[in-house]
Amino acid sequence: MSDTTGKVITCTAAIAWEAAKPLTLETVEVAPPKAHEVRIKILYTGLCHTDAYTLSGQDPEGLFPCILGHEGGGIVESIGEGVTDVKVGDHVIPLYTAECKECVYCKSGKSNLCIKVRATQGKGVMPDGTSRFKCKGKDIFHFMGCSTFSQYTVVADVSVVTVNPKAALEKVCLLGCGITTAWGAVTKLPGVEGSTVGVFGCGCIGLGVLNGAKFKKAARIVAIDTNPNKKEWAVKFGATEFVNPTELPEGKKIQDHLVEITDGGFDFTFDCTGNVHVMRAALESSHRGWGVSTIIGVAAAGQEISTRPFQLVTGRTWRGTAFGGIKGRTELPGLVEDYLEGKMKVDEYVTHERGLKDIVAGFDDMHKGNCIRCVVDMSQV
Ligand SMILES: NC(=O)C1=CN([C@@H]2O[C@H](COP(=O)(O)OP(=O)(O)OC[C@H]3O[C@@H](n4cnc5c(N)ncnc54)[C@H](OP(=O)(O)O)[C@@H]3O)[C@@H](O)[C@H]2O)C=CC1
Ligand SMILES: N[C@@H](CCC(=O)N[C@@H](CSC=O)C(=O)NCC(=O)O)C(=O)O
Ligand SMILES: [Zn+2]
Ligand SMILES: [Zn+2]
Repeated sequence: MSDTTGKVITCTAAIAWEAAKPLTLETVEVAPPKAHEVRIKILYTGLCHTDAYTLSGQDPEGLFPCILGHEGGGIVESIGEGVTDVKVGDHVIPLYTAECKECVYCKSGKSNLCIKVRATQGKGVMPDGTSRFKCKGKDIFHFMGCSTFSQYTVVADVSVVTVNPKAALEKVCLLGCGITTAWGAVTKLPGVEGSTVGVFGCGCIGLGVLNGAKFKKAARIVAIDTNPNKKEWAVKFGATEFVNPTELPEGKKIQDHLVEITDGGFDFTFDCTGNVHVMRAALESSHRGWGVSTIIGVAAAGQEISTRPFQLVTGRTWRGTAFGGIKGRTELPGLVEDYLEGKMKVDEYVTHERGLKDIVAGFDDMHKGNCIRCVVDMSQV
């Protein structure tokens, strides 16, 4: 038991007061965890494009004021009644995709989209319908069930997993979203060994897919990105070729080019951009008869995908994935072991490091072509 157990903790958090305004550092009060809740001292958090997306006001589920952040690593400070799977002092990763192990999704064996806390999570509150955060006397909304941009946060017990303390939290915090999403999206697909894979977009997500495809021994792995500087990154993470769509002859569609160079299309393609036109190109460059195209990117509110239905009639499959299909409490500890055993890259994604006091600059970093992931040290205020 720590000496803060059962007490309100006063600490610093980055608050999103309203859409499209920079985060501001504030003193917040974090209430103790209620039954089946866990209070975590967040040590590090990655910045994900989805945080920026919600801050922009484009996310239909965006609520303000809130504490964003969902790619964190920390240590359990205290637990509420009935919590059995984590204990004080554990190194943990909050999970924006919960795993209750009891709901119809968890029991289906077909999906990681646990439903237990999803409705309240989307409303920015804990499962009992209230917030654990207060600032200037106002309740502050939670975000994605994680709110890792606070030095202390409270999450549901189904939304957190203990990981091996040998893994540096300043690195494996990134397994809270980007890397895990990408890795799961490709490694969970049957048939990748010996196949051809096309990856659109070489940010953290695309690089993770490239790395996973290489791990699964895909035969040909083509990275597609409009930023020429991404070629070197793509090759480092496993691409066997790089194609820059801006270098094609005028009027030539990227999907037509890719179908030509792959003799009919890829076995597997992945959208890692969030651009609906790229999603279409990814589908249409998958192979007639059996190509499987996976959407990972998050498109802005109001955007829709389109293609000729004939593309599907002729045997292509269009699918998507959240958190890479990974069941966090069951599978994330194993991914941390894979990292420790050198099977999966993690350190290599960290291009920028900032203190919490500079989190706004970290958001600026994210929009630069040379940033794969920025990790924020929550102790630096
Ligand atoms: N489904 C899920 O569970 C998750 C989804 N996401 C989403 O995944 C997406 C990707 O994230 P992340 O990797 O961090 O993003 P990045 O912005 O870092 O990477 C995207 C890459 O795609 C490039 N790009 C832009 N336009 C094109 C184009 N027309 N053709 C090919 N490449 C292009 C970008 O180049 P440039 O930099 O020059 O623009 C950049 O290199 C985001 O939408 C994010 O919200 C993230 C986590 C989980
Ligand atoms: N809230 C948005 C959609 C945002 C979204 O698609 N989130 C992804 C994770 S992106 C991580 O960085 C996701 O897992 N979605 C599934 C879910 O249940 O949230 C909207 O309402 O459109
Ligand atoms: Zn994310
Ligand atoms: Zn469940």
